[in-house]
Amino acid sequence: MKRPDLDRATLLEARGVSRLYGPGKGCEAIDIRLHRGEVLGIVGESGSGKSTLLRLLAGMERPDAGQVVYHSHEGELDLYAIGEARRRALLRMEWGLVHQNPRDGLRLGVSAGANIGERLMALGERHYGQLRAAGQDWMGRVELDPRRIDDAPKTFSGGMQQRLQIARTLVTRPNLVFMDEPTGGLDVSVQARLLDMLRTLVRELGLSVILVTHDLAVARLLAHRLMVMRRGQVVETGLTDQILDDPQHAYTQLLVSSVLTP
Ligand SMILES: Nc1ncnc2c1ncn2[C@@H]1O[C@H](COP(=O)(O)OP(=O)(O)OP(=O)(O)O)[C@@H](O)[C@H]1O
Repeated sequence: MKRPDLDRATLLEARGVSRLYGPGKGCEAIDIRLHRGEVLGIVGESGSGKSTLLRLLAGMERPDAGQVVYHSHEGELDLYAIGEARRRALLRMEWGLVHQNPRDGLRLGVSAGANIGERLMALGERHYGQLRAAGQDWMGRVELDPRRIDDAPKTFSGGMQQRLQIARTLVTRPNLVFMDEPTGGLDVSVQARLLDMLRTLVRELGLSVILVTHDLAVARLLAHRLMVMRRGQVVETGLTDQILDDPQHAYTQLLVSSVLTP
């Protein structure tokens, strides 16, 4: 995806963040800079530390060392210096998180419309008609039948649940979105359609995204820039096309060739 160069302000930064569970397990001395309107893909094989890094960046796990800095409209916020309540509020009000498993991001027993409306209510929207209209609008945007607004997500297929989770996350227009393997665990054909939809939404809304994936095809389609991780460290970083078409590091070459060679 072509990178928007209009607004290059930094949104999120990691400065030397580490969280090690054992040698090479977790992540070590990671520096990141995410610009507004940019999708940064974190790729690497299973166990390379991608999810650990995502948890540190999203305020879910405190690093052993280093800082995560969010450039909010109020100025720079050091994520782990601001206190638990404020951090949680950020995730609820300004950020969004798409889990690999939609069951981790949805309330399965309440209606689809309530799942979408809930995050809007957290922002202060109380008008029933508007909550319902937003629910229908967003179901349409993620290509779910708006007539199913009163159905519980437990009656939806896995792919539909993932669409609903995306609607629930994006309805509040978050400044920053974290996605952990958003198309993982789905059938290939379902994945392809979902990916297409995500790509459209990312472009239309100009989303700023940290995307974790082991799937280089997903990274190619969604990410402007990539960071390749191996054993808790970053081995290579650069524009997506550059990394995938002309990988410099031996590990990235292996990763790319193992996917692209039939
Ligand atoms: N809470 C934890 N306690 C102990 N070890 C952990 C913990 N979380 C992760 N690890 C270990 O850290 C390493 C990195 O795990 P992580 O889940 O970040 O990798 P990943 O690249 O996201 O892999 P996957 O794609 O399989 O989720 C693994 O060896 C894992 O076993």
